[in-house]
Amino acid sequence: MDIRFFPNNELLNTAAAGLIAHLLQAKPNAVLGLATGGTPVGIYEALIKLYEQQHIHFREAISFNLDEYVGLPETHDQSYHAYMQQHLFSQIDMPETSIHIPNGNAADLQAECSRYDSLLDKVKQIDLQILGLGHNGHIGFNEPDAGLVGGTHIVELKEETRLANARYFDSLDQVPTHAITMGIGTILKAKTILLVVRGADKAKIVHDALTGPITTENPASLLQTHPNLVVMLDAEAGVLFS
Ligand SMILES: N[C@@H]1[C@@H](O)[C@H](O)[C@@H](COP(=O)(O)O)O[C@@H]1O
Repeated sequence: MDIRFFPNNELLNTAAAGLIAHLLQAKPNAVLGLATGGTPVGIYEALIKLYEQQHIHFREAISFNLDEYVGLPETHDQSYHAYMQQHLFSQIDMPETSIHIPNGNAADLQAECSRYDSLLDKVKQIDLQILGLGHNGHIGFNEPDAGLVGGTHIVELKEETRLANARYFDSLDQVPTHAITMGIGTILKAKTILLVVRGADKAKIVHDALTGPITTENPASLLQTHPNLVVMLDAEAGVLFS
């Protein structure tokens, strides 16, 4: 495990974007596992700058997003489809056909999970999976539970997750109750995982996840088993490691 600490968000964003750029320069057809939430926004901004400066391109790259809400129209400004368009895809040259995001509006959600898994199977392995961290240790939308699921599945969101994400909606009752998420098995199969955590409110959960017992009650703790995990923490999130 390679844990890196950053005194400010700008340096973290530059380092994370640099890691992704380095991969794309070495392997232009890399498979990227992408995350949403507040955490990666600055990384995508830094990545777009590298693209605009022509250090990288996305013409041959492929992407798979971790998750999507169930029941939000893709056009809803809080859908992860809309998020990805806004923060990354509208500003780079990745072909639309190379972009994959689970469809939370599929008529048959189980069939959608199977469809997403077969697309993931086709690429065999994600080269670099970017992850944020939920306050309860969730990664993607893999919530703490007595057991975890390997493949793409439908999950009922925990109250604390809905409360945390309510800041993006007008009210709590507008936050979807369910999501479709890539499973822990797919995440752990990635060649490299980049976990990014910011803020004092996540200092304890990230410290527990990386130094405490490996337990499905803290899904991020399973990342301890990954052979190639890079963790980037800002000063506030990393405070318990010193
Ligand atoms: N499903 C997403 C996760 O992929 C994200 O990593 C996490 C943290 O979000 P944020 O970065 O906004 O704190 O919660 C969301 O619910």
